[in-house]
Amino acid sequence: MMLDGKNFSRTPGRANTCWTFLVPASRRFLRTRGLPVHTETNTLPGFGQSSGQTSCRVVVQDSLTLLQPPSHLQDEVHILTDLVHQRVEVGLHRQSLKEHGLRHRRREESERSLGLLAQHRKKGETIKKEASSLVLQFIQNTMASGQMSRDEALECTSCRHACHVMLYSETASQLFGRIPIRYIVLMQMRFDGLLGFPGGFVDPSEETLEEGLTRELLEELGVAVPISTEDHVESCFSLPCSGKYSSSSRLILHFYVKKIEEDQIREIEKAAASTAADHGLEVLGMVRVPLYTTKSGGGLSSFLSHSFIGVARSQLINSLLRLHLVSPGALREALRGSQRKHAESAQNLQEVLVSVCQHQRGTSAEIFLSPASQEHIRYNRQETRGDGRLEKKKQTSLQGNVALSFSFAITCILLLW
Ligand SMILES: O=c1[nH]cnc2c1ncn2[C@H]1C[C@H](O)[C@@H](COP(=O)(O)OP(=O)(O)O)O1
Repeated sequence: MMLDGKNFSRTPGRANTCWTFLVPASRRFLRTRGLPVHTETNTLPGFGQSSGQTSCRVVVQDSLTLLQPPSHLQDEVHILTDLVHQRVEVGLHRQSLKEHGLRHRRREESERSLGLLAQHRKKGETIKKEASSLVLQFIQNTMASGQMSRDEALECTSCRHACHVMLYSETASQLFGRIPIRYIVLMQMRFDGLLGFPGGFVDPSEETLEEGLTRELLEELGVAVPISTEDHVESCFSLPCSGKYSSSSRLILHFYVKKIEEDQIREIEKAAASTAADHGLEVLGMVRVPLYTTKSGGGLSSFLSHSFIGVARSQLINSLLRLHLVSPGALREALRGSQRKHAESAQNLQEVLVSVCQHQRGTSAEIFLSPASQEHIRYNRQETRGDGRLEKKKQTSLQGNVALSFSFAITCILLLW
């Protein structure tokens, strides 16, 4: 995304300014993401934390009607963001910052707006950075991750496709004979140490998405659980880690949910650990998601604090909400607990790594340490290495001196001779 500082502006003279990002998008782009021709967000959460600005919203509008922005936006300067084909460019819509400021000054005949304008210009850089990351976040969360239908997804022949499924069942079991487990939700520990759903890449030119997913399930679970189009929940673009889109790397993720019987879950778990081709290779083991919360706050919150592949955590959370497997309140609490646990485990990791590095100085583990700890270790190592070098230097110079004296003595004897 490019946000041009020169063109970055806001409406001056307002105490409670709202930055508006006008995002033109093609009708098809909006339709495939289930967005109406004109979508307006409320204030983006988190905006203004570093710049002190009050609010920021994103208006997504069909590019055909873009030249006539909605009347309630007429007075504002907008950031024009081009999202068509996943490309984001920003330019100035309508007036330049200066023109806008002057117009505003004439209208209000106030020095105040000029003062504010200067102030805003100064803040421009911070705002630019903050806003660009927020708009990108917005795009990732609400547009790029916005749904498209299965058929529309398949229209993208240059895209790669991957399908995953959440298998779940009801259960009457109780943990410790008193905590109702209610549902069994299956996930897996992947070869890369991340949690994810069973599934994988599918080539729609060779098989249907569902056939491909069933094939993947046979490999990973040892059971060819039949998946149908009725189990399809959503298809969406996956954002590469870099946050940048490129047509060649576009991946569409298709997500399915299927309710099965508890007996089938048990059968899958057995097969996954015995007959599945991928067991111990691409799949390290099946795991059940704890949906309850224990007295000490364990359960779902601890589970959610683990590391997940791609959007698997959101897929899990959205499914739990949509299927009413966990109440929104309980989920919110679990996520808050999860964030706390995340911070605690980061601290714990730091401590463990420090102790490991103290035992094995010079191991690569130190790269994960905080800059302070890294500095400490580097310092110690340099000292050790430095002493060694000094010793060697001393030895070398001693040897040199002996050799020099010896050759001097020989020369003198020869001369005397
Ligand atoms: O559970 C998942 N949810 C969303 N995306 C996922 C999940 N698991 C993997 N992925 C992503 C990661 C990759 O970009 C693709 C395909 O990965 P994978 O399942 O590992 O594919 P193969 O088994 O190697 O075919 O989906």
